[in-house]
Amino acid sequence: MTTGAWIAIAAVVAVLLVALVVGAVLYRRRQVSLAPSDKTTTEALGEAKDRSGGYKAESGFSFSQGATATAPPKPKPEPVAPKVVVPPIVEPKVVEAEAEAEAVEAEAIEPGVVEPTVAEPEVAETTVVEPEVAEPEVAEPGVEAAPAAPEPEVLAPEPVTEPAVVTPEPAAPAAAVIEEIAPTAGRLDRLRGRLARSQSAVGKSLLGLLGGGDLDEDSWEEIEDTLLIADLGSAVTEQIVTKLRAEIAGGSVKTEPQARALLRSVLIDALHPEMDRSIKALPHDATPGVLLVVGVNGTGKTTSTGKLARVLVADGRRVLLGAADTFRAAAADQLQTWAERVGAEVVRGKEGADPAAIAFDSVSKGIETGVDVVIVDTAGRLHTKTGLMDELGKVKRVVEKQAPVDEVLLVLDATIGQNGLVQARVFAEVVDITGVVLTKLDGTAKGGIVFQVQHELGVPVKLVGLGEGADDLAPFEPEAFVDALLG
Ligand SMILES: Nc1nc2c(ncn2[C@@H]2O[C@H](COP(=O)(O)OP(=O)(O)OP(=O)(O)O)[C@@H](O)[C@H]2O)c(=O)[nH]1
Repeated sequence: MTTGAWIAIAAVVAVLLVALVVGAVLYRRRQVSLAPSDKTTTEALGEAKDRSGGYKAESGFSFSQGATATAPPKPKPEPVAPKVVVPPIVEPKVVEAEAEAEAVEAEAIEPGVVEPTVAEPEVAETTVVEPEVAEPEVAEPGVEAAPAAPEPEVLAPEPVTEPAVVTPEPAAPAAAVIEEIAPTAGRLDRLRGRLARSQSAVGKSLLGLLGGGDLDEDSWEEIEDTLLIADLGSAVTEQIVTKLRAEIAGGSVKTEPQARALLRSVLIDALHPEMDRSIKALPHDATPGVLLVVGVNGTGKTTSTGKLARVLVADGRRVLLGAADTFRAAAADQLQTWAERVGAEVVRGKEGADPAAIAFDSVSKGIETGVDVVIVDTAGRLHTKTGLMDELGKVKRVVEKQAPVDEVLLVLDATIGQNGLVQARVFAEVVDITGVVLTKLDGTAKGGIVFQVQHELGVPVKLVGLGEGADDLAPFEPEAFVDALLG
């Protein structure tokens, strides 16, 4: 055959090949387009997700309304997140007077055991119309100066604690300082690497032991020790080991991937994925969602409050922060800075002011200005349990005179392991904790405290702190946590 003929044959073969490939591609494309893929469906669902209405987003934050409310969530005003218009500074003094009165009234009731019986006759005799409260220059045109009339509620307490002050919102030009907030969806995915770095040693060692063939008593002991060292606590460790032993004895695990799958499912189960981890932060009909943030100072309370405010603002919510941690003046400054960075309001007082008064003022200001959520950062001195009980109990009582407390978040520092649990127990005895924020999980391999805290308190870990950055707060998801653990 001539060269020309060979070339012709090669050309025909090439054309045939191209036609075959094109045909196959077209055929496959047509197949995909006929049946919408799972991915498409998921994306569509993602689009349709209401980012404020109590969704259960994968790796996103979930907000819901407190149980006390019956009405559906208030439709969001305008979802322009950071451009929150901070209301003008209004009559701080009179509001305070009320707050102080309330606070003192609550105080007068009795330290430990509460009974907010209002207007006891003797209270009325505190006729002194609060001296420094009646500062004439501050008296606002619209609001009457403190009435001389013997109105029991307004009668000022003598030991007037520092007045709460609604912070001057950043002056108009300073509004530009408001920061960009990192997207809240997929937060945990972005922080997963950080979580894995700190936690994966535990998982690796467990997988090594489980996947290593026959397990003798020594191996089981090692598994137990690994879990205990990672701070899972004896009760949860026993529960996990018992389940693992039963499954392995049943002969269902023959390969390493099977061992991994078993470990994964047992660990996830132990984290109670069924618990409601949504943050009860959505407003009620007439009142904002109210969250109290409690915990020992230094655990990351203020930082977590600020981070949570950012998430809410990014979700289109109007937020007010109450700086009721008056133990350290810097704590209020710190909170104010967080608020200014996202354009939230702050109500604060001077160092040593009565935390309950600030909490009261925060909520009343929040109601007055129609914010969606008020987050009160409380003081957490663990001086004595009675002292703490008095302080937090009073804060809660005083707030509840105006709006239900939807969420009490306990902030725990993961790096302090068992001590965190001791703190958790004390706080749980003092207030009804509804959720835990576990901070500094990026700095410890002892993330096992998550298991223990949930087991002991019976409340879910809802949020985790994974760094000092403003957006290093993520929702806690058992599956993602265990995946990070197993590397
Ligand atoms: N690595 C890391 N550091 C954190 C995390 N959360 C908070 N911190 C740091 O922990 C320190 C204490 O945080 P604060 O928010 O001031 O703690 P606090 O409980 O409010 O304590 P006071 O300010 O004394 O009231 C700060 O340096 C924070 O940056 C976290 O998730 N990871």
